[in-house]
Amino acid sequence: MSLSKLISSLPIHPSKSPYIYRLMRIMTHSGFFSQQSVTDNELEIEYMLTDASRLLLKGNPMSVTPFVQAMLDPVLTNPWHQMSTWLKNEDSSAFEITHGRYFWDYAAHDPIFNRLFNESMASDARLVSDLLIDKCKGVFDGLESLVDVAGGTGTMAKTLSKSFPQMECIVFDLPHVVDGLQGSHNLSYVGGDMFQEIPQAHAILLKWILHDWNDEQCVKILKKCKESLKNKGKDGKVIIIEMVLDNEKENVNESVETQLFFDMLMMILVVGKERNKREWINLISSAGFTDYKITPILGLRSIIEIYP
Ligand SMILES: C[S@@+](CC[C@H](N)C(=O)[O-])C[C@H]1O[C@@H](n2cnc3c(N)ncnc32)[C@H](O)[C@@H]1O
Ligand SMILES: COc1cc(-c2oc3cc(O)cc(O)c3c(=O)c2O)cc(OC)c1O
Repeated sequence: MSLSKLISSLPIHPSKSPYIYRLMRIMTHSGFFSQQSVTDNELEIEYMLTDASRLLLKGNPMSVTPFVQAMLDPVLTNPWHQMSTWLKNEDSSAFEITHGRYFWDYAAHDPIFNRLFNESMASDARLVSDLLIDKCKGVFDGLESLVDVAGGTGTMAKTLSKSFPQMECIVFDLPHVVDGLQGSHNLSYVGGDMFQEIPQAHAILLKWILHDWNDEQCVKILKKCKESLKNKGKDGKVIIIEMVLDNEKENVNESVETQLFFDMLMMILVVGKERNKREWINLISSAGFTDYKITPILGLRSIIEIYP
């Protein structure tokens, strides 16, 4: 689309037209648009979508717009301004200083934020679930049942239940997240607290969960998972989908920077952290698991299978 057409399509005041070129210039520089032709007349410049901007299109089923909208919401951005206060006192997180409640309790009391955050996690899960199952079919093959612990509104479990119709899938999350959600013949929703009791299954999935919690809490969650495994032998397993930080100096690349930013998010919003391989092994053995297998997938993420 040419700049002149873009300006005439946007719901802006005519006095703001000159600013659109400047906005497009930075978004082209950062890879959200590409520019077709070089011309001296700004209004004739033609912009095209890139892979990054296609991910933000309204009609795209893989759109991650909900993720971006949630992450730019003041509920999530304001806590960053409390970092220096947090460093000077004993409060558990900058989020708690800002909002007076810890993250998951805040979501339970603010239905709008609850929906925004759950929808953002679901859009991230929609983007990766097919690819993940395609690349790692063997991880789930032959499992009779699986509980997606803290599985949100069930996007990952829905894809799993369709790809593996013989597998009984349970989405387990806090009541305010799963109340009223409809399952299917091999998918059901259970509300509860993972620190209390987790439904029994042959395998347990933990996707983007342990990074929200400190080591002591993670060991508690993992021990609860171990208790809930129907097979305590080599056939039972917990499947963790998370980052494994790579802090080797020679691996300093873009994806390490993103991983370190995620670590900051976990510091500001909750009481968690991103972990390197040694820290993962410590957690796994402290919770009484005897073996593990780490498979890197999709750049940032790894599958960590752990066995009782
Ligand atoms: C970062 S989200 C991940 C959601 C989902 N696994 C995914 O990858 O899209 C963390 C989830 O943990 C859930 N959660 C937090 N505390 C919990 C608890 N005590 N028991 C069960 N679920 C909990 C939240 O409601 C939220 O859905
Ligand atoms: C609290 O648990 C999670 C948060 C996120 C998360 O949060 C933010 C917050 C923010 O102010 C800006 C951001 O860009 C983001 C994120 O990109 C982001 O991912 C993610 C989680 O798991 C993937 C959480 O568990």
